[in-house]
Amino acid sequence: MEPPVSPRQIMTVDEMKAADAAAVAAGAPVTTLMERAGKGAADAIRARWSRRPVVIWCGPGDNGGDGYVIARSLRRRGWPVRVEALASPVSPACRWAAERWRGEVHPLNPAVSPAELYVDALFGAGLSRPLEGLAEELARAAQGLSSRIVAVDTPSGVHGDTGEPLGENAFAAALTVTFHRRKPAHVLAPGRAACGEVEVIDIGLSETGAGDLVENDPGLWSVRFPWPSNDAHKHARGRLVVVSGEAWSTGAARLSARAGLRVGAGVVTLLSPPGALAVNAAHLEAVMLAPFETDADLAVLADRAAAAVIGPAAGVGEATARNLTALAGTGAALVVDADALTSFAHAPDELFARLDRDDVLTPHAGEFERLFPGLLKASPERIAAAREAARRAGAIVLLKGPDTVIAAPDGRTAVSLNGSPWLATAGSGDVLAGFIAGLAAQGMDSFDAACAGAWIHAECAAIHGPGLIAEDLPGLAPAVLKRLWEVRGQPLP
Ligand SMILES: NC(=O)C1=CN([C@@H]2O[C@H](COP(=O)(O)OP(=O)(O)OC[C@H]3O[C@@H](n4cnc5c(N)ncnc54)[C@H](OP(=O)(O)O)[C@@H]3O)[C@@H](O)[C@H]2O)[C@@H](O)CC1
Ligand SMILES: [K+]
Repeated sequence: MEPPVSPRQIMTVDEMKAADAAAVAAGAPVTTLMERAGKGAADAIRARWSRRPVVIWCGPGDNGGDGYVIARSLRRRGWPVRVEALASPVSPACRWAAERWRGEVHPLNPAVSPAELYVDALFGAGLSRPLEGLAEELARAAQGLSSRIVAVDTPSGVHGDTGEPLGENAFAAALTVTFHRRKPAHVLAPGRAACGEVEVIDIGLSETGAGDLVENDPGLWSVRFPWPSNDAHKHARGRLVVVSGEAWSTGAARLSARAGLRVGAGVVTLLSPPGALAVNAAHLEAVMLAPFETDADLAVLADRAAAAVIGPAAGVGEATARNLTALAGTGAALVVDADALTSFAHAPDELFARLDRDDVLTPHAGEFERLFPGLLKASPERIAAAREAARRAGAIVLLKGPDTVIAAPDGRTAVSLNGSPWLATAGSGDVLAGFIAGLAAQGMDSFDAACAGAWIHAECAAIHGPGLIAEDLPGLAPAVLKRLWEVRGQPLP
């Protein structure tokens, strides 16, 4: 039986327009879609707020049309509704919806009329120029009000494909209701913060397939999670090796190793320079330890490993570059992090030449800039940057951030929605590298492993909350794994 889960697509503005046009061509009138959109939005509002005075700001296009439907729907439920219009309706569907609103229509009050709740139905995700005139004045005046604003589709003035404000002033909301699928603005910073909570409303468009750009949640990878079989033994659950730094910088690699073990790798070995053996030995239990002196030793020790982590506090320089080269010659899937990334800052192409398509680079924005100079700045947003980076590297690129983007060279791309501010702490990236490598060691496809590792990592942080340090993260993984195990193949509750 097919489990009832599937990856959730993120649609660009153009893809959404095409889906919309296809629905209309197939016989669904725009007004029917608008009616569903507005009713769904009104239901989402009523599910969160009790009846109270509400002002609805309507624009001249179909976003405004949704506003008139919301107004009608809320008034029918007894809400005191005041409609304010930026301009007369321009689009036919907006005109249709405005005609069906039997109440008064007031001019937009840029000083913000008194109310307890506001609905921003001025412009949607397709807006292509900055807010101007009264809309811009209102956006400025409404700056402190976001906890009482519901945005329709996107907060007006935010670019649907980038999440960036189009001009100096844009709206922000406590709740954003959008239709059919999330758009990049709902998942990428800073748009995601401007949206507040996002609810996606089904307006009856036909299934558009998963596409290449999806939300990173268990629907994407849970059916391929590498759970142990009943007759599993430790060697069948995957061997992981992690390269330790010198004696004064060994903790980071131990965090990775512990994380790899926690996420299920059967045998995890820390490969340590001789000078760091004693300190590593003093801090390890289930993780094993083996010494290496040269890159040739490393290649032999990693020969039977399914995955390897190199980078956490490994030291920046020639030695780490040589060690990476040795590991790249084995069959192990590499997770390349931190110092191993920076060791190739002078010659990124040398790194890329050594990588396979199942290797994973895990840069934060600073490391990304070292390997792909100028790419982030030249890209419209982080999705495009990560995709181009994966293409250049010929490997999976996980660009860390509150909106972690994971891109594979074949175009598959996922954006994490569960990013947590508590992860902004030393060593948290080392644990992430270990989670990813631990999953890859068990045979999980590296893109799936990167997505699952990032998701589990963020869930661990959410469970712990304030006071989190990286040492806490591996110990929190069992609670997250247990939830995945209990609902394996089913959507998470
Ligand atoms: N997709 C779907 O399936 C469904 C979508 N629905 C809804 O449709 C919305 C998209 O509607 P939309 O395309 O009419 O765009 P929208 O944002 O309302 O505004 C366009 C108008 O604004 C004008 N304009 C632009 N910039 C301006 C500016 N700075 N200052 C002043 N004016 C400006 C622009 O003029 P132009 O740029 O052409 O000169 C044009 O007249 C979408 O967000 C969703 O809510 C649902 O109803 C049902 C199903
Ligand atoms: K809006």
